[in-house]
Amino acid sequence: MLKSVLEHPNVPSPTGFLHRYVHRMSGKHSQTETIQQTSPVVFSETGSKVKSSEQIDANSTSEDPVKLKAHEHRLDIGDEKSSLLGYEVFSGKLVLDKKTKTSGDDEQTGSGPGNSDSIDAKLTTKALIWGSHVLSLEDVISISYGACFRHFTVHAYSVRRRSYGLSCFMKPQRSQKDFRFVASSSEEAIKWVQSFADQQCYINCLPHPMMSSKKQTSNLVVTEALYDLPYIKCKSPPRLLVILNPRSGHGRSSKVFHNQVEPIFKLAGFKMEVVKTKYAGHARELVSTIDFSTCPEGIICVGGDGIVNEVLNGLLIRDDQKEAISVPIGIIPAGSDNSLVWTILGVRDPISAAMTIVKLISYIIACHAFNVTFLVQGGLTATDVFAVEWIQTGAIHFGTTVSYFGFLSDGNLIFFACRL
Ligand SMILES: Nc1ncnc2c1ncn2[C@@H]1O[C@H](COP(=O)(O)OP(=O)(O)OP(=O)(O)O)[C@@H](O)[C@H]1O
Repeated sequence: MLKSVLEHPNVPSPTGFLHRYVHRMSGKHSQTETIQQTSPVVFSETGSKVKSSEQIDANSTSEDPVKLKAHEHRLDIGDEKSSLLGYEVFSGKLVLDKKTKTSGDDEQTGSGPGNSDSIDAKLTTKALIWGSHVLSLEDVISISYGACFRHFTVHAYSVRRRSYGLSCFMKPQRSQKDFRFVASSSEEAIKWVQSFADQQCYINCLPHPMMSSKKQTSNLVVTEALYDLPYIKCKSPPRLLVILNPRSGHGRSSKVFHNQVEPIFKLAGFKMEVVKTKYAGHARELVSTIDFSTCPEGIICVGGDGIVNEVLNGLLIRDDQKEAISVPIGIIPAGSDNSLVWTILGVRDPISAAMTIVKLISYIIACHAFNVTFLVQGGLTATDVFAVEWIQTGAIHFGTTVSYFGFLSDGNLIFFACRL
């Protein structure tokens, strides 16, 4: 019955889906362009600058055609390589520290892993590469760095490799992995950490643990000075409102959020206000009056399609509707029906959705079209919204996918469908 209604010729064609798809694709392109534009400097293995492709082009015009051909060939290979691993932004020697916990003592005494353990490593615009390992920056949540130390920790959620053949049909599973690296000096460690910050990775700058053991009075000034670390410029912690429907997914949504999603958001430095809805309509009410300055980076919905719809309606009934629709909405699928998140985000599992949000918070830009802005893979997407007005009451209900109104008549369920 449902299928036949949707396929009925009087039901509007699903242009909205195509529209969203086009936006998603264009978002991906714009992000790629941004990354390439912000990385114009190319460093060699030794850290010295090498010629950019434009420079090579300019110099080669005066050379003979054979040499010119060789240059062209080299450029092609370079471009191919850079599209796979990105442009190199920093390189040096690192030691992968397999110890899970260390005190600050090795830093003070100069002991710790010997030079024989060090390996060539480089950070590119797309990955951290050491030895034969490649860690995609897409999988990196943040970096923890203890002030003045030689070590830093890369927090990642990598896709677990499956050894058997049918892996392409299975849901990708991500798990947390921390990589603790030791640089050759604290100055070099700072350069590594700053390079990660330049690639939009969040940096957790931890105060020096030696300081916390000192007296409170003297501690304050020194710790603050170290905590601010003037030489590491990184983005400030994003502030978000999380609206969680505790009834979603047959009551499993709180567990999903606290066990799987919250640790990722915390690692990414998110400052969150988590509101658990108390009744149907609570999220709508809350969003219709919320002060956006308390959650400038957006609103995250945890639950199913119903809670997203409430947030959407809360935004659209506001007097400042124009400002309201530019507030990005993130979705964590934790309901029994998560069709919207699959349609616009392209992921189904909460961890992948959380990772996407973490990555995108870095690229948030204001969007002032008459569309609602969703956080999707590769950028923001503007999504069409429809409105259904109830003639008797004048109430307006907004939706993004489909709205049904039905009644039972002689045992048949009759639907009126409104669909983008
Ligand atoms: N605290 C609450 N108690 C009861 N209902 C709520 C509460 N918070 C939100 N709701 C309502 O629950 C409805 C369903 O929520 P949601 O879509 O997030 O979860 P779901 O598991 O996919 O739900 P369902 O399978 O029942 O559609 C929403 O339309 C919302 O209005």
